[in-house]
Amino acid sequence: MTTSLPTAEQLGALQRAVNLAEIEALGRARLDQNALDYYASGANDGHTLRANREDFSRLQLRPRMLVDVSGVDTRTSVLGLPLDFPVGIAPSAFHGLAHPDAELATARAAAGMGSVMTLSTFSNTPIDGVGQAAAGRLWFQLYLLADRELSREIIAQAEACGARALVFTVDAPYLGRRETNERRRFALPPHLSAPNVASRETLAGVETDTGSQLTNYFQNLVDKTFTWDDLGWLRAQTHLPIVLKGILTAEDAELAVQHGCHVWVSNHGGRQLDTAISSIAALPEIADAVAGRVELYLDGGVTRGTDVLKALALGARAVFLGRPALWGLAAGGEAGVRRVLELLRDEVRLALALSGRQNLAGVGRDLLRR
Ligand SMILES: Cc1cc2nc3c(=O)[nH]c(=O)nc-3n(C[C@H](O)[C@H](O)[C@H](O)COP(=O)(O)O)c2cc1C
Ligand SMILES: O=C(O)C(=O)c1ccccc1
Repeated sequence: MTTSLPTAEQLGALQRAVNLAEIEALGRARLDQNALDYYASGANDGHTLRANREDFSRLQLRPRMLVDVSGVDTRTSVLGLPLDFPVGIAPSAFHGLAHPDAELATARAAAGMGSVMTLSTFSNTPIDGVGQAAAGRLWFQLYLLADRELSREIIAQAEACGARALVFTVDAPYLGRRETNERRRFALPPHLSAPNVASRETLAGVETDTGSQLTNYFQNLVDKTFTWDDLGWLRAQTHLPIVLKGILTAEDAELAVQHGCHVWVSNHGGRQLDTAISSIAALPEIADAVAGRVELYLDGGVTRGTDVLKALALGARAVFLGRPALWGLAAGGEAGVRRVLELLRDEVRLALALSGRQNLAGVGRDLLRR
């Protein structure tokens, strides 16, 4: 039921959607309770989940007038990869809960739109297939596993399959407690697996007496001992640039730079430490600390072109979409993710023009009211 194909009528509604909120409604309507709980949930009371959005809307823009905006240009690049507009797909586990084409659909949409997809370690589709679908527009998200040998194999595979960066998630030594998942005992349906990590070890064997199957599964696999001192080990495993995903303070951003890593500001979509600072509120001190020495990205709560510009104004080079891509995938597979990206691209272009900026280089802190 969860992963049926969208009907012609549903695909029609997708094409008529005028914003990401409408696509969210379409996507939600196509998911069963299990998948919906997993995608939508935040940790505990959901304060950080909401703050990610609310803190964007609190920021006010200072548009300039009488600028020639006949040829607005939204292009940029991330780690040398050209992007048609400054938006990529954040890593999320288990795209198979949304659509039978799973990560392949997401990758095709990102590639077709001149964007970039970050593939989760916990994808339902093996890396090599996604690498082909992404046509070079692929980053790989790493959860470092307690099994270092398996981690090495995964990194080597990602590199061999064309990933252009290794996005190392640092905010999840344990999973945050998503209480709806606990209450309803989230479980991965039997037809789905996580082939990058667990083709050998099926989810079925995971103890589910306490907590959700997912939490136990994750907790058994991930390395909880890893510190800054171990980054040298990771550095030695790959030639790829390393991006640390989940940084929320200037102190950690400084350490990231000292360790030769790029910085991805994120609170994991409000799914980890509840009441942690929103991503957009964390960004300014991090941008000041980084001071242009490495690339800086942000995710969390981005649903509007104006959100994208606000993040860029505060120092991000590009932003990434978590749930919005999943809602698009649920609503219409590749076409749904494509529609999300198209709408956001067009919103970025219009917001840029109405702000009196011709290109992204013109977006600085003066775009925002202090
Ligand atoms: C259902 C779901 C699964 C996720 N899985 C992962 C993951 O496997 N690895 C990871 O680094 N982040 C994961 N994230 C976090 C996202 O990469 C991203 O930080 C977050 O969703 C951004 O917030 P947004 O959903 O408001 O756009 C996941 C998020 C969601 C909603
Ligand atoms: O749900 C998540 O946020 C997440 O990062 C994750 C990834 C893999 C397995 C379980 C949780």
